[in-house]
Amino acid sequence: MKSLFTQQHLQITIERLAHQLLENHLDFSDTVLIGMQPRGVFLSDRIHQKLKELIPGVSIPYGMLDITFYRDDFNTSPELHIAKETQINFSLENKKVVLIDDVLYTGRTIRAGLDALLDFGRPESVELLVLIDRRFSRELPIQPDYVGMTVDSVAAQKVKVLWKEKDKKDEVVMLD
Ligand SMILES: O=P(O)(O)OC[C@H]1O[C@H](OP(=O)(O)OP(=O)(O)O)[C@H](O)[C@@H]1O
Ligand SMILES: O=c1cc[nH]c(=O)[nH]1
Repeated sequence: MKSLFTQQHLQITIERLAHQLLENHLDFSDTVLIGMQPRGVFLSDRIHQKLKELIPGVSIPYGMLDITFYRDDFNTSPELHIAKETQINFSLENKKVVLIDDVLYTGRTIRAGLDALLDFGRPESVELLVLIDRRFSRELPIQPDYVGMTVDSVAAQKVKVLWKEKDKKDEVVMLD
């Protein structure tokens, strides 16, 4: 197991990602944040909190999206997929959506996310923010707009993002 990100590095990177969002979205007047269940939500919580600190008084609509029923292997995978909660209490019609997940690998989770989002309206645009981009691993033409760290890896490896809230510490590790 190799450590890719310490807690301090993670914190600095999340701050950078929040600033990059601010640079592109300025007053966030038509922008909404959507965290991908289950593990992208830990990142989106942090980004949302950081933006609140950077632009106090501005309320950014924030939701969580579960893609279980939109997976392309939902009917074929032998694994049991347990759905988490989707909580989007606003319309996405004409909004600038920032979709947030911890790891981008094949792109299939985000493909499902794009499908699931449409139940909530037709966004003006959708951007993708990820903490880890495992490059050269894509099975679909999906690329991130904001990246914490790009990682070279082989299929046998797995990148795991650990979160204090769930895993008792903040760290990103590569499992061989
Ligand atoms: O780009 P992809 O190949 O879809 O992988 C990315 C997804 O994998 C992880 O989730 P999880 O471990 O729940 O998904 P998995 O079981 O499909 O790896 C991670 O939190 C991302 O959502
Ligand atoms: O490395 C990977 C691949 C898919 N999902 C993860 O969380 N990590």
